[in-house]
Amino acid sequence: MTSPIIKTNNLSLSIGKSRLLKDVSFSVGKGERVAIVGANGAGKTTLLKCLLGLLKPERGEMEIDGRGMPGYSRLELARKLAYVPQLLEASVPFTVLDFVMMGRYAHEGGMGQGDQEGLRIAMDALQQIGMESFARRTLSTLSGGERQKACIAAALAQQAPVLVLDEPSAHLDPRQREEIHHILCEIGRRQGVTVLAVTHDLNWAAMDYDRMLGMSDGRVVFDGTPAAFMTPENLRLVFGVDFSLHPHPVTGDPIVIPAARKESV
Ligand SMILES: Nc1ncnc2c1ncn2[C@@H]1O[C@H](COP(=O)(O)OP(=O)(O)OP(=O)(O)O)[C@@H](O)[C@H]1O
Repeated sequence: MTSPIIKTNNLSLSIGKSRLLKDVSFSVGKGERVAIVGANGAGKTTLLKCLLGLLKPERGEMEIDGRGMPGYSRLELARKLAYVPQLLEASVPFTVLDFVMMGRYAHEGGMGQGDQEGLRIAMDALQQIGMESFARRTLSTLSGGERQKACIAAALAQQAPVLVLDEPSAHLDPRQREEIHHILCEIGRRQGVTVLAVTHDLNWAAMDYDRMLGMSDGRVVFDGTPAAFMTPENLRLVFGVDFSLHPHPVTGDPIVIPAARKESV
């Protein structure tokens, strides 16, 4: 691994009587693409919220780019981590360009209604994801996939070294899903941006990411390469159910397919 840009040590968090995170320790190297996978309620979003400073762990340490948290102001943190939420509300009354310009707030302050340089960076970000022709459209007129891409553009305009994404392809059809995964993979590869994404798309994660973190019941129960992760034992450990794995017809890498129902065997 390259030198870590994110590092946690024994993070624990409880809310009320629920223990949401239990001694979570992991690192993400600069330029790495890491997928966090796990069943619903495993603690994936909670972990992201801790990294983003939205939740405060009761125990443990976190470092972003070599500096401990807390200790970052909100703007300083936004210059390190750009966050793409699961799905942006359609009713936000802005044009796509206005919205992407807001991604510049960490650099320009206020609402990011910035100078020519800010405008150039926002247009560049839209171009990178093939959305420049949408610049003047109102966000509420976009499809779910287009809105998701606008969110990624806003995060790119933030020019942070790390993209943190919470299920970037949730709610998308297979074509849009493929496109979003491809864009993220290319951004990581071409620009050296570190990508940390929660996803339920196991096959894409195994194909596009360098490493997988498997979470179950608030713990990291697997941390390793996709090749090491994709075994029936690990899938059962993380998801508690049986999957079938078969070689991809072109690459030969294992891909997950649903196990056959008993009545159809
Ligand atoms: N504010 C809260 N108070 C109490 N419990 C909470 C709170 N926030 C989250 N939880 C619980 O913590 C657990 C982990 O939630 P989290 O959203 O991190 O799961 P997740 O792995 O992201 O799940 P999903 O895949 O469904 O998005 C869940 O059981 C959830 O109900």
